[in-house]
Amino acid sequence: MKITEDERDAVYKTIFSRRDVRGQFKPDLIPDDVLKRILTAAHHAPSVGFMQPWDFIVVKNKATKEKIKIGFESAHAESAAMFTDEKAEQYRKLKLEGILDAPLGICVTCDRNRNGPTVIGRTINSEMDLYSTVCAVQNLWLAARAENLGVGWVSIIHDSVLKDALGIPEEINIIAYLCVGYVSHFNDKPELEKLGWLPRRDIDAAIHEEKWSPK
Ligand SMILES: Cc1cc2c(cc1C)N(C[C@H](O)[C@H](O)[C@H](O)COP(=O)(O)O)c1[nH]c(=O)[nH]c(=O)c1N2
Repeated sequence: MKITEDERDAVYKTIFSRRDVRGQFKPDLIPDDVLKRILTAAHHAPSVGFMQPWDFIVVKNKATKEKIKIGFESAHAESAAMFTDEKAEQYRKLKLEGILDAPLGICVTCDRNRNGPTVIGRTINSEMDLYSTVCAVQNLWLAARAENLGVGWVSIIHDSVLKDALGIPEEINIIAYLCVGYVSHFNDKPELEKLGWLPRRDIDAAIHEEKWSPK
């Protein structure tokens, strides 16, 4: 099957216009078929040894989200203390989650023991199942963008809070907590770029010929 030029352009448009969304969520509910499509896109990510180690916990309950939000607030305060000087001041002003604003939370987990201990491709590098699950997150993020849904990744939270709120067993790894919903708009640039936290690196600084070189 060949991808047409229009289809190719749609893929790049989706990639370049995907954003991490924190403050632009609308309360509109996500239809079940749309949710199923983005989860199915995530489920079709590549995975080491075709392990498919992920699970997706769909969170709609307000009380559950409130528990998670409290966990975020505490981790956020803890994090703020790690920055110094003007960065600390700037950090405190950032909006870094949309837990209660987004109609949906999706917790993406990784079962590292799925299909037994010996996995093709994970024999030498044991973290490959974790990376596979991140591939699923990215598929979800892009599929959501194609559905005009915003996604925000919240990592400023302790695993123990999510495990407790969502009944996740000790042996299961948490990879991501995502806030998902329709948005008022997508920013044209990352918020951290817009606010002058960091600039986007030049692509040519990221590409190396033959050998790694400091740039
Ligand atoms: C693993 C991981 C973890 C986080 C993020 C991303 C990723 C990949 N990002 C989003 C991050 O800030 C954002 O992707 C970059 O600033 C680039 O912006 P765009 O995603 O291009 O809009 C993020 N954003 C946020 O507001 N709170 C958070 O806790 C996190 N955590």
